[in-house]
Amino acid sequence: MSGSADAMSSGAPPGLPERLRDLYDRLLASPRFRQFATRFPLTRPMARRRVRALFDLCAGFVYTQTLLACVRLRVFEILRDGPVQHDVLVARLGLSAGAAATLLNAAESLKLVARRRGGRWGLGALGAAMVDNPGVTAMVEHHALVYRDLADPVALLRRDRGGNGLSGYWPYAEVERPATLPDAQVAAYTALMAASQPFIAEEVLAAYDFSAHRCLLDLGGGDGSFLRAVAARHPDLRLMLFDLPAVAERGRAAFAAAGLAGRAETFGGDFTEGPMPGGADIVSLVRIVHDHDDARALAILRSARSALAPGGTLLVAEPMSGTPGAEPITEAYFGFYLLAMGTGRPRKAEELAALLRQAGFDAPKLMPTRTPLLARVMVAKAA
Ligand SMILES: C[S@@+](CC[C@H](N)C(=O)[O-])C[C@H]1O[C@@H](n2cnc3c(N)ncnc32)[C@H](O)[C@@H]1O
Repeated sequence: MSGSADAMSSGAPPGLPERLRDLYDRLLASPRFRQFATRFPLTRPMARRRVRALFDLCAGFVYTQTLLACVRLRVFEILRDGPVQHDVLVARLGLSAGAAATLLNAAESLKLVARRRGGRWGLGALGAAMVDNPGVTAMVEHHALVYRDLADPVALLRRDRGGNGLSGYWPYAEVERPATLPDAQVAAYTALMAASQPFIAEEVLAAYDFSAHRCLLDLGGGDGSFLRAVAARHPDLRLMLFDLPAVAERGRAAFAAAGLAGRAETFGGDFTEGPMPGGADIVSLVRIVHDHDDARALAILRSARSALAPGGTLLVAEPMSGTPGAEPITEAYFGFYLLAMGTGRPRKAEELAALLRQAGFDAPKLMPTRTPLLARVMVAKAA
């Protein structure tokens, strides 16, 4: 049970702050108070902010679909080399003048595009961040599938886990013997993970210095994108990749294509069962543990422990619940995403640390990360 749920069910009589909070909630729930708040000059700015925030909650899907339309119509690619005349842009979008105006006005309001002098359109601040960013572009497309699963959120909350579009997309979440999955069933998610990996690798490399290590074993390492990013910074580090056999095979081909075949070994298997390859002095689990319920997460961590000698290092990188400022990302986004996927949950750093200790690791420690919204980094030592 989460900490806040604990507090809610403690049965202790509410203190003064809690009673004031109740009063405030009752006021906000009163239509008369809300009308007063919008009329009274001192409360008006706050009332407006709240109306705007609530409207954004209602309209979020429309904002998302505006972005999807821009991605599908290649708006950011068209504008990447500089502003384009309105008529030229409309022609390249292949839309009627009216539809193009709807899209461009919407995209402008969301900072995806911006009006420039002389009747031209350029990139907006957020649109500029979409350029040469295949990870976000791939995620935007992927979300078409996510939102199909979320179309009836109450049904999703009520049903047994699994059996959705997303659990089919991540088949290891629901099949009994994931190690038998063929290439056709791992190709799409492996490509998505590779596309979105550069940002995560940057975060991990900024948070942790691998230079003291000889050999890094990446468990569930996909096609080896993370290992290749680390290898580029640490030319003497040996690399080992462990993933499901079909995924590991993709890794082997990618290492060969990158000229790293002599430095990287790949292993196919099931990381909940072992045996694990030996010889690494650091094991990484990047976007892995949160994908699994506690029993499987513990089995994976025990496998990681079995791959290390005492004193070896474990590095876990993933989004964590309770990250200040990231609550909607971890609780709402990852919470519902993993529910639809059928396994796992975002864990608080303390919950993850407790699992690590149970699996035979000491001194779990959160490393400071530059952008903790999407991934935080925890390291621990094999006991
Ligand atoms: C969410 S992806 C993360 C991939 C990679 N670490 C990254 O961050 O890009 C989870 C990975 O775990 C692998 N995986 C899932 N179940 C597994 C199992 N039982 N044994 C080995 N690998 C598994 C998947 O094939 C996939 O590559």
